[in-house]
Amino acid sequence: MSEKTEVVNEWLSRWREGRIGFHRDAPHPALQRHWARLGVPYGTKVLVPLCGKSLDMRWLAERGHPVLGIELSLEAIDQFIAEGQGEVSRFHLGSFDVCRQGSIELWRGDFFHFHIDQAAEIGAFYDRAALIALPEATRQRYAFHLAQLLPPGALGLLISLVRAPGDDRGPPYTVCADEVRQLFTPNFELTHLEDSQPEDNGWQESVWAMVRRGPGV
Ligand SMILES: C[S@@+](CC[C@H](N)C(=O)[O-])C[C@H]1O[C@@H](n2cnc3c(N)ncnc32)[C@H](O)[C@@H]1O
Repeated sequence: MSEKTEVVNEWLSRWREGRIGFHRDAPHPALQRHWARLGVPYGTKVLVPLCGKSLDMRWLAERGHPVLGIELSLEAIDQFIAEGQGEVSRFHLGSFDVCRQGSIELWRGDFFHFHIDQAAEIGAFYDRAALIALPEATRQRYAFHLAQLLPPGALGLLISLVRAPGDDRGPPYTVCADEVRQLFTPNFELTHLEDSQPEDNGWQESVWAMVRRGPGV
């Protein structure tokens, strides 16, 4: 079995077995604290890579943002839909099964297979526990792929994580400030917004505002 298939299978079995300690029962406080200051215009569609069944997507939708989440696990998507309200439509686009409820679309498939042509209306992004879910070797690819999907001027919020020194298992992986800068600076302007108080286990989140660079930006 290839390493990639193993990683995919591990995520799918985490969802099947309910090993989803990363899931929060409420919108992330840093999203609530910082989203408004980014100035993302009302109605701008927000890309949420590796979205799980995050309630952050509902929070964004409630603030007038159509949301496009991308997630490997059908279990995650079905749970999100079951916990929501409203009619559901399902269709197929490229290699993705898409499920739409209200202004939220969940695309089931591999983020790295999501193509620029499918990203036409996206104008912002939100990454909580996406970058840090990926092993080091894949993070460069993630940063590059994300940049390809966003138009110049697109705004985004990134929440990264540093684990206690010596605690380097993952996921989630430690992605320190230097690595965030090294990964994203080629294509984004970055502003470090805050570091959270370290949790009891020594984990500490860092929050970044980002703007996709490009002509005229
Ligand atoms: C750590 S969880 C974070 C989920 C969500 N962002 C949250 O805050 O709850 C990472 C998620 O990414 C999904 N995932 C991992 N690799 C992926 C990929 N290549 N494409 C799409 N989803 C992926 C996993 O199934 C898992 O639900």
